Amino acid sequence: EQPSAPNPVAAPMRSLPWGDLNFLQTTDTHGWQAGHLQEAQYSADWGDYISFAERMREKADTMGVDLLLVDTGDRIEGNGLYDGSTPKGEYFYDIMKEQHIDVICTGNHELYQADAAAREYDITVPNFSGRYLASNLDYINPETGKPVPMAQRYRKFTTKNRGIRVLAFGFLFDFTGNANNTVVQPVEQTIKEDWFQEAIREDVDLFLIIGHVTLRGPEYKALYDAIRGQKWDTPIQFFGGHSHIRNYAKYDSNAHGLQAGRYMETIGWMSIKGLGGSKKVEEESRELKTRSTPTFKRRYIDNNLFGYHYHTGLNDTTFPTEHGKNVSAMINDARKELKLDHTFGCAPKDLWMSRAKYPSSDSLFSWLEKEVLPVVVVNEERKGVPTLALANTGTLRFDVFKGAFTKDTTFIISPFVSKFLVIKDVPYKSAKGILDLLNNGGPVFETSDFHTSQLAPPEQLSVLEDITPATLAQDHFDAFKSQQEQIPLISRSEKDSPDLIPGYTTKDEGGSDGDDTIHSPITFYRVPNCVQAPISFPAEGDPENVDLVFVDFIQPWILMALQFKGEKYGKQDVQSYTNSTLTELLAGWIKDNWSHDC
Ligand SMILES: O=c1ccn([C@@H]2O[C@H](COP(=O)(O)O)[C@@H](O)[C@H]2O)c(=O)[nH]1
Ligand SMILES: [Zn+2]
Ligand SMILES: [Zn+2]
Repeated sequence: EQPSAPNPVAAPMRSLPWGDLNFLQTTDTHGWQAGHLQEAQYSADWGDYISFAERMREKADTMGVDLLLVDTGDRIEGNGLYDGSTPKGEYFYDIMKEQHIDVICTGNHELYQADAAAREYDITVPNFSGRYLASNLDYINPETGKPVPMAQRYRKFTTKNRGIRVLAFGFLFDFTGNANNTVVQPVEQTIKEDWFQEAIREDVDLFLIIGHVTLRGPEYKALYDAIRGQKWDTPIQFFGGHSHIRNYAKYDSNAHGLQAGRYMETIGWMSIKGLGGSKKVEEESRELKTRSTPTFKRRYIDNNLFGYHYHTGLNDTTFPTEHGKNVSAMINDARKELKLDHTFGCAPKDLWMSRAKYPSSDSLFSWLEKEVLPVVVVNEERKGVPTLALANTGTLRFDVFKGAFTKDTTFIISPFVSKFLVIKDVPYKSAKGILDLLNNGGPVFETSDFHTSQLAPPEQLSVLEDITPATLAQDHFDAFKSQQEQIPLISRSEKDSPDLIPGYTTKDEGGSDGDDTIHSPITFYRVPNCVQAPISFPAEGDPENVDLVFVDFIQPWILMALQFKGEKYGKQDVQSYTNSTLTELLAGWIKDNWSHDC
């Protein structure tokens, strides 16, 4: 039997404000289409979301307004439903395509691995044909070796009910860590291209910019400036992603942006009232013409059935559609086929990414550093050699909950195919300072220095540009934390709001009324970029040299840090250390150490 999340419980709600044009947004779902099986408030699955969208479309039709769905990428990597098969995504793509998404684009995760990028081009783009947009992304045709657009650059369409003329684009941030079968053109370059400049001169009622781009990043600034340079007051709706937060931006009174969190926890809701459109009824048109600017409103919907029922005014019997139910069944079947509930062991307690202090006994990263790395970082040929093992905290993607640790859990916390690499016999006097450099910034890790520093060899710069220390780990945390109240858990649960369920308490440029469900806040703590475990160190004194072992993803920073320390190591000095991926090593550790039944 499938373990299922407890039923979502009643909570104080805010309703959804409707406009002429309304949107539902998903972003950074990272394979969580089965919903959260251990967290009731995020327990709706992709089938439930399909029912929700279908019921909301019915509502929109009844009201004579429009509803569009958007998805802004990072659909893959992060959950057994995608990562648990070989090749990856065996069931995932068929499930994903069942939702009718009107505008969809690519995230960086679709591009890290060449095989994933190929599947995106061969499967997802045709699945969403005409609706998949790739304004700054090319795919290298494997037969000709030549770049072709990943998908069409933009889309112009008129909405069904209101006749609103929409010009839509789909962007990816200026990502440089992609596999070599794709080419990402920096947004700042794309906006200079003739096709883009011609497109933004079109007479439309709304520019719709979706992207795997943070709302306040330089890419959307450039796009905003470019459009406003041509059209000073045409409404613009941005949808963003990538930093995994709920967020809202007001660029001007006619240009707003929404970002709908991560991992199927959040469905974004956006409504615009007062947009031009050819099918308005006479009276409304008169009323709307007197309104100086459209009004934009947003909500962050907690992804659960309680909320879906509340927002549709339906119930257990009337809410689900046949289509939605079938997709939920597809998900359950896929999970069974993939054996995602197969249990490797039992986690003795919760381990938190940022809900516990680091270092502490409840920190996931303390567990990685103190318990896991010293055991799994092993190479028979280098047995007994003093070793420093480093991993970026971003390599672990989610908390571990007390209880069954399943095949699914391994991919939820560690989805990447990363392996450990080594630079042998590095002088300890240099190696011992690497962690501090990675965590504390300093000259080599300041963003501006990545582009100009004499320290960085040119061939590495292109790799490093995207992966600044911000994206290495802290950007998601900083952005998230800045929106959340910092009240210790104890005072929240015992004093301030005893009846509320802990959850998102978002503060954004729209204020603090964005969440559809009123929660009590959760406390978050800062975590470092990287953690490190010393292994086989002498009982007394420092070793002369150490093997510097690290997760492959952070190779560029390791080399940079070594250069900063005055060491002349390059790519040629890096060798393979483990044959297994970190995910496989973690699964092995769980079997060996937590193998008891729950
Ligand atoms: O192989 C990998 C790939 C990524 N990471 C980490 O993920 C973030 C990017 O994740 P988003 O979902 O796009 O925000 C990257 O900065 C790394 O921290 C990794 O560790 N290994
Ligand atoms: Zn993401
Ligand atoms: Zn991303």
